[in-house]
Amino acid sequence: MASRNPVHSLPEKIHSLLGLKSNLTSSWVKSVCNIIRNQPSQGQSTETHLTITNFEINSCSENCDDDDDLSNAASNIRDELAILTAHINELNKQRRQVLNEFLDLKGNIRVLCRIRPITIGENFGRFRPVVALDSSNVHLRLTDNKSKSYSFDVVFHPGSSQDEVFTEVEPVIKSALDGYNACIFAYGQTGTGKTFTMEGTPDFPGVVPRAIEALFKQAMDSNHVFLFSFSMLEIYMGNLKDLLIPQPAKAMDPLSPCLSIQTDPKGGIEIENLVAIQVSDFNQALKLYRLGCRFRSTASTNCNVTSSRSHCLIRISVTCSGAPERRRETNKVWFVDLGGSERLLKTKAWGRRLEEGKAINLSLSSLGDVINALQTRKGHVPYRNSKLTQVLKDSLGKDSKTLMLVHISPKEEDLCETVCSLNFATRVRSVHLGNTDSTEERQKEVATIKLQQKMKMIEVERQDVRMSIKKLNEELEKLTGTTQSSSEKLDADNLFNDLPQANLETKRSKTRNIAAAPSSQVPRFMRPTICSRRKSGPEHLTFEEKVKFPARRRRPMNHHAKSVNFPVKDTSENNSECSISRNSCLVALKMKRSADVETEYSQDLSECDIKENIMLISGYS
Ligand SMILES: Nc1ncnc2c1ncn2[C@@H]1O[C@H](COP(=O)(O)OP(=O)(O)OP(=O)(O)O)[C@@H](O)[C@H]1O
Repeated sequence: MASRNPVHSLPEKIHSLLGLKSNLTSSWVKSVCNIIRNQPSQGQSTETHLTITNFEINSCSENCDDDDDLSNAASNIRDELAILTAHINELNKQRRQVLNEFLDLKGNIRVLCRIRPITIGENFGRFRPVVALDSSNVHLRLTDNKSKSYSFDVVFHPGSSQDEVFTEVEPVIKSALDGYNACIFAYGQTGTGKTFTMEGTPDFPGVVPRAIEALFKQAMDSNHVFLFSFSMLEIYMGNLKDLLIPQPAKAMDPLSPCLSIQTDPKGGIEIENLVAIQVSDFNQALKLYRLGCRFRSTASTNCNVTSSRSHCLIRISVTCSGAPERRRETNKVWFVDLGGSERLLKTKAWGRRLEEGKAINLSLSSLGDVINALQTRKGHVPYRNSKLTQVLKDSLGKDSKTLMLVHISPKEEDLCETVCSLNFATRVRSVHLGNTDSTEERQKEVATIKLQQKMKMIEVERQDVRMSIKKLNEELEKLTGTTQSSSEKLDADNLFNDLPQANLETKRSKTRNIAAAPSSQVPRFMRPTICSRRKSGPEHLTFEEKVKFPARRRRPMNHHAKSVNFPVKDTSENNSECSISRNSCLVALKMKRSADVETEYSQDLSECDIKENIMLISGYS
């Protein structure tokens, strides 16, 4: 629009615009100053024009300088952040390498031994037959003048705490996040404390709850987003039973179907129809674990009032896409509370209890054979001899981390069983104390200590770098008044290690973001199908899809419809499609992809919800 007074209008306009400079960038202000400077005087005295422009330029350059300082400071911080992020990634890599070297040195199969304390009212017997010599040797007094010693990776004396036990388990959990299959199992005579070690009590939580918590915590600590799914089953008298599905309460109720084991072309093991529930935080996983524990088969025997009559297996599947440094995209961690080995003469079991005991002993001996074949590198490994070894096949081999916790009783009357258990554990470890005093063993020990020290140093440095990244991110936020880019933010998220709850919240929002992200930004397998979008409502469909699939009149929401939204079976290794196809009489459910599952699971699930949904899925509604 033409100006009525061209002489005054331009500086005035520019002046008024400069008044808005808080919203303008420094480069914009600079170029405006240049325009003013180059503006030819039109009938105005040169002096006046210069006064105006000089005023503008001066005030402008002051502001420009401020803005320049700000943007310089911000870009310096960004540069520093980039360097620190690269450094922390390098430290993560080093940590992984050291951990692997450490575990390799210790052997892919590590054996720890725990001695149960004497409980009130119990006696050791004539003499104290079991003595923990030091942190890796157990001494057995067989008779007055005969004794035997055994050596293990670690020996826990009767006073050892649950915390001490978990410290030794933790490296395996770290490996699980690096994509390795892992298997942690408790072995031993009935009543020696396997369930106490694995499950623990509310006051003294055991390995499983601690490990799950550590998995979630360490996942927070990483730059990647992990998906976890939880399954629980028991092997009872040679049959696999899903522990997340309530067992029939009455004798007349139909038996829940037994699960079958499938091997995929790559040798991976999958259990057909096993319920796998995606969990997005520790509390959800814990609820499911407690639920599963309630359905375990236990009974009172001569040796233990709450004796486990089966092998209980907990599986956590870990999926992380876009992390090539991980061993595999989806891996699993097994926690196994084995049934107690028992001398049937001693337990005086008969009928069903006798059969249970026999089944447990048989599969334990198969497990021993498998581990022995693995240790001696025999060509044929007899996995097929029991359901237990079939299930654990891909988590017991050379490419996985195995930890066995052998439990023994301190009592004289249990000496026979103690010798059996220690012999079995020694067979697993393939090292007997008599042969271990070699230079090679000592060198190994020194190397292990060095690696542990290196690991500590890396951890300390990681903490320092993380703190620096956090501070820089805060400064940057103050300077720019905006939040950081996603990669910087991920690093900042790592810093809340000491605040588990805050961590979980952050993680939840991370996973929610994935679900909420536009389809093109998430991997293909995580995007919802047309079908799932239709189920979520017409607003989730594209225009073409709405035309192609016009809205149908829906039946009122009943329980079965509700159960469609429940994330369940993970039928494929890459987690791409979750479905349930139990058998024809049950609700046939199809689909639900990870993204949908995440959204639904970010809601708080009550135990009732879980139970109800599982019942619906399994047809017990
Ligand atoms: N380290 C320990 N500290 C305190 N109590 C323990 C410890 N180990 C075991 N116990 C107690 O001993 C009893 C038997 O333990 P638990 O049921 O864990 O044995 P188990 O090996 O799992 O037996 P089973 O094979 O028959 O199931 C329990 O009452 C348990 O609380």
